[in-house]
Amino acid sequence: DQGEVSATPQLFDVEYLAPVQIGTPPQTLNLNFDTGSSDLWVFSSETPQQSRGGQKIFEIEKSSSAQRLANNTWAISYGDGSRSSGNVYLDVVSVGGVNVFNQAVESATSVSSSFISDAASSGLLGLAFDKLNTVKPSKQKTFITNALESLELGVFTANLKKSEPGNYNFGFIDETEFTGPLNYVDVDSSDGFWAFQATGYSVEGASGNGTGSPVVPIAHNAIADTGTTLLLLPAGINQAYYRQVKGAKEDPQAGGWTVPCKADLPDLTLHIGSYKAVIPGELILFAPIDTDDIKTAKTCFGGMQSSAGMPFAIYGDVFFKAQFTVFDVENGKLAFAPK
Ligand SMILES: Cc1cc(CN)n(C)n1
Repeated sequence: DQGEVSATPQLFDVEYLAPVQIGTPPQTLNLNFDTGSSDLWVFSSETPQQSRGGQKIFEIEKSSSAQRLANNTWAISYGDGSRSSGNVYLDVVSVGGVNVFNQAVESATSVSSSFISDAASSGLLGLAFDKLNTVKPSKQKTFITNALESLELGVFTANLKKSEPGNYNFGFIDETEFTGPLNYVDVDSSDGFWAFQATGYSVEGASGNGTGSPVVPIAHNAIADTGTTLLLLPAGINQAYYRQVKGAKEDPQAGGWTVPCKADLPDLTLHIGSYKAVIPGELILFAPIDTDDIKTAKTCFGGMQSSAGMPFAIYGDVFFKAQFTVFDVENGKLAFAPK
């Protein structure tokens, strides 16, 4: 079996939503596919009215195949401080035609404010390792773990794009979505994340004059996390990069590094083993912060920010817009390629 779903960016690419069918008859909800967590949770008929902000909900009572997983609950909190919790059901879940029966569908009875105000997202679909699932007392498996035996190839891939729909594929690698060979790297899943070692970085001249800085070996542990918007890297990499951008500044009031929206940003190359992952400078120009109109805005938030204080760097959507990524569940590997 294999399947493909579109991944549609929300405003300023803050998140990417993909359609998921749940229950009988199928109810389609748009969920945030998150390789940094392992719970599939949804706004549902159990979510209090006061906690809804227009999201499409999973109507449990309308699914003839939903079964309550008695005496089990879930509660999750994310790196951005958001959190949710609730009850657990088992039901059929399909993604791009890949069906999983008896998938744990976690129904939210409580959600924090950033979820309430995000009308487009009906919840998350976790794609990290089962160890991180929060259901108690019986930990549940992710959609990809449950789907694995039915997949042609034990992989899923991420192909996100700037300001236009990309896609997630399950069970196959579409060679037309990337160029050149795939560069495989080892994964350490012992903490439940898609964690890997990056070895350094270099900053190319903005004018592409090939006078890239030498590789600076700021090695760092990183996770591949499609649920995080930005590229969060060691402070030293941020300093070395933004010091090359006229008008860039680290502004605590803005919450991090800002750049003039008209800046010509240099490319950032992240060295992963022998692989050089190039992040084009334009992807490091992120949302305007002084107005909502990027054409007149003067100051923009940087697409790369510091991971200081975090246990690892976080390669989020900015990275996946530049690099086609294979999450090889079967072999516990990641693979990257330019596109
Ligand atoms: C809701 C959500 C998901 C993630 C990434 N795992 N964050 C940072 N916030």
